[in-house]
Amino acid sequence: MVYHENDSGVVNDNVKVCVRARGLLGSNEVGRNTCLTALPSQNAIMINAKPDPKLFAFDYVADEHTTQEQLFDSVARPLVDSFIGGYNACIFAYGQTGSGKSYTIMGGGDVNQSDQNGLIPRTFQHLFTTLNNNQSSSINNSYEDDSNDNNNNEEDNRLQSYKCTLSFLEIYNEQIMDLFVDTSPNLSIREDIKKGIYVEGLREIEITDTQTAMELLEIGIANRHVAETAMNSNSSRSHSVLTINLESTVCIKQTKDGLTKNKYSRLSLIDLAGSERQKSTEAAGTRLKEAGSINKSLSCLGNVIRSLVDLANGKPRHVQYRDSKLTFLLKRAKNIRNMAIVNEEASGSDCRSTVATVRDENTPFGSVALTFVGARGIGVAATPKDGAGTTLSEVAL
Ligand SMILES: Nc1ncnc2c1ncn2[C@@H]1O[C@H](COP(=O)(O)OP(=O)(O)OP(=O)(O)O)[C@@H](O)[C@H]1O
Repeated sequence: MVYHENDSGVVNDNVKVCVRARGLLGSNEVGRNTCLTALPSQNAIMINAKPDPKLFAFDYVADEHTTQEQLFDSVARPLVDSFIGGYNACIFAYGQTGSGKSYTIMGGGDVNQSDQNGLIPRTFQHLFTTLNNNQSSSINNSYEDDSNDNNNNEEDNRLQSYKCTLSFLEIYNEQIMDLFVDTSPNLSIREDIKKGIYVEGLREIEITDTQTAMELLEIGIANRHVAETAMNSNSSRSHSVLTINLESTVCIKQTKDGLTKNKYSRLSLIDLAGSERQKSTEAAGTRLKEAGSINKSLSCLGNVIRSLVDLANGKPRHVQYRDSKLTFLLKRAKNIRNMAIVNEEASGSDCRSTVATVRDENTPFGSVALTFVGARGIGVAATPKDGAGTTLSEVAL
């Protein structure tokens, strides 16, 4: 992902859509065929459609040979750096059930198998390595006398201190639950003129190192609703939203008593529950009710994205954020613009990220779409190489 930052701290081009296609899973998927070919070198996906295959371009395409580390380095690392620099950001994983969303966001197998770690553990690792290095180099280079003051008009931006907090919630059957609590009550979303959108009563735990963050992640994952379906033995039955809030104090003038400024930023990593066809998952009873909630909220998300895209294109639209908990929670700003601004105000009230993702459940089976959203950003998911204006959802499979 490439961020273009100009002198006034504005980042453009801040929505990226990436697709990861996994291979068939051995004995679990005997008799199934792949319906697409991932072409990482061209950042394209070829759908084996009849009569002619169709090629779709994305910002980044990963195939079954792409490692977890390569995926993080290519798509999430720049976003985490941007978050450390004071920008809000959001990463979604969207796709059909069993396509690899949780594998990509959380990781596979035991969390101690570090090569299998997904985006969240790698984000913790990179975040704390960077913050703690920046802070210690700042302390080691502290000003010993005022003779350095002759450069006091220059920006310094040394990290003096930071406060990082973590929250983790799930939306299960349209109820919001705190994943850090064993039996969470149903929490309410509130809207406040200063705080923006927030979840009342959600625990925010301060973290200063990767190990503590990983322990909390494990607690949260253990509390999440999962169940076996015909398409995934460990299927997420809820949307999970992990949010890291960062408040950093940086020195902006090269003087002993130099000026400081505070930056506030928020990074959300979201593992959406998979879209499902009842026939394929053989859902019944509780599973069927869950599937109904999942599909309904994903469809509301699609409607919100469509309205935001229309609005960005100058068409008057009412955005139905309140149609589902997921979209209401992700509502960030009324004035959506496709650019990002570093959050330096001390108020901390600017929740600027918004959402965008591939539009509906037609993401090809076996592929997961990740959407990366910077502050105030929205975007259209995919443009085919062979025709203008069509999104991935319009491909007939
Ligand atoms: N890139 C990959 N390489 C190897 N195995 C993978 C990959 N992606 C997914 N898998 C495996 O595929 C299975 C399904 O993946 P996962 O549970 O992440 O799907 P999901 O999209 O989160 O599904 P659901 O929406 O039902 O929760 C898991 O066993 C996972 O380990």
